[in-house]
Amino acid sequence: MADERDTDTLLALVSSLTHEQHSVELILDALVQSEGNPELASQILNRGHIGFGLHAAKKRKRASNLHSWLKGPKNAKTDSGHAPSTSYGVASSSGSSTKNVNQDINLMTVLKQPPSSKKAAPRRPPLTLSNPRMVAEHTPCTMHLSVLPPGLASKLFYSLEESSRDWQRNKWYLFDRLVESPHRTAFFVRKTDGVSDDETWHESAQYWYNGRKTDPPHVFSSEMEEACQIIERLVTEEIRQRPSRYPLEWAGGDTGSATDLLWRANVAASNRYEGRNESVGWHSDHLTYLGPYCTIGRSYKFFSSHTPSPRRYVCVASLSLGTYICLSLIRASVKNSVSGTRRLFSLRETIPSHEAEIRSAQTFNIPLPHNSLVIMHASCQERFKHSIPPQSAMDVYRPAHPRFPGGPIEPSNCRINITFRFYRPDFKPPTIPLCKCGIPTVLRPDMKNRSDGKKDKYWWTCFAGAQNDGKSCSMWKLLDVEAEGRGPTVESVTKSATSSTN
Ligand SMILES: O=C(O)CCC(=O)C(=O)O
Ligand SMILES: [Fe+2]
Repeated sequence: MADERDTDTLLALVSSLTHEQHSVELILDALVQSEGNPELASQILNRGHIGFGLHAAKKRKRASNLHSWLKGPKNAKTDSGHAPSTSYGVASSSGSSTKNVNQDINLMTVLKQPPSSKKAAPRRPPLTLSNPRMVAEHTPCTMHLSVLPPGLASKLFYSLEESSRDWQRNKWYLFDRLVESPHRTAFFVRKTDGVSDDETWHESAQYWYNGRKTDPPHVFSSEMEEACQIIERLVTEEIRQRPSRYPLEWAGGDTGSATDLLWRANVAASNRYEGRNESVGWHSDHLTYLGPYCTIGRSYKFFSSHTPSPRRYVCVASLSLGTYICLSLIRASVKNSVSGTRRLFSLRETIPSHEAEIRSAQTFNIPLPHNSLVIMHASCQERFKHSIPPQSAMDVYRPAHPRFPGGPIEPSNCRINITFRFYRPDFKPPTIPLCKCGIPTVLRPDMKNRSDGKKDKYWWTCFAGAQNDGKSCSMWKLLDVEAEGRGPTVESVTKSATSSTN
């Protein structure tokens, strides 16, 4: 459920147009040199003419476009510090077939932050969060190992590995070109909506992805259902230990009992990655059907004396099966955007000035073995971006069990990821505003890292451009939870509980 206009889109597009395989850095160099024009970038790479002569650099006009944003100010000095936090979380990629290419200026020089009158926050090398304690310390995620019984994990891997061979690659328009995701994807719905026992809820639902109606979703298999129930219990236990909630979080689905599940899943998106180069670029998951989770900073203790009974939570739980890979996370910031309307080239983390003294820019890498789960808690989608970068090396996965009793163990270079999600009943597809193109909009957080918990904004924006030959109506509409009849939110429930006790 990535924002398909993120960096990987351009990389995939340029890659598809070049005769040879090039490293990420070289493709980005070419994109910078071509001022973001993928066709020109591919020609530069095909001709082997990449490089920034000073003369050429001087000649280029500075404008409010991709190039000027990436290039930064004329006089920016080379940063000779640490390995950079690139979009792919790896400082350099090996196996490039372009060793002879002249690289006058390293891309990382180009990506340097604009100078600031304030002292710049130091950049730190990527940090590997190698155990659950470190993950919880540095990110709004928790990591859990060996979550399913081993037999069930193997069974689920085998069944999805087989069915995923036919899954589609998402396709969307970038400028006027149709591009394809560097992985295969499928969407699943559960029999019920996770709130009531209504089994018809998804029949009426219209699922849209990248501005188009998707094929009818698959229904959870029995293995998926079994895994989902285990994961719901695990997420509930985890949530009980962190009851702080944000004002804009959903507070519906009154469980009626303190022992009931605090999180249910009703849909799942699954990806298949084959080999070490299949990937997902930097993105935050669309909030269109998940709704906003948080305001940044101050959080409310929801289990207070004013709380009538526990309500459900919304988060994303991501199960990994098969080959071992790294998930990368980086803090999002509005300064990563080009012009504020498109999230292209989110390559670097910009530390908000009010936080500059307390932290530094950093990519976090979380190694995810077979049968591990990452829970992205409330605020993760608003404050962080995540990606599965191409891996510099990959071990073949050797399942613990054979596919069939008595059969051989079949090594695999495939990874299957299942993100279990809760689509909120107050954000059902028929309630999503349409843009002027007549296509359901997409909900995006403002990502300004504001911290007073009140100013956070979410926007309904046109998403037709991804499917409509790259043309969109550029609609923007502020989400107004109350006026749109959505909720209840933690804030509204807390308010009414407080007023009824006064
Ligand atoms: O494969 C993964 O672990 C992450 C996939 C992802 O971020 C997504 O589907 O939105
Ligand atoms: Fe994602």
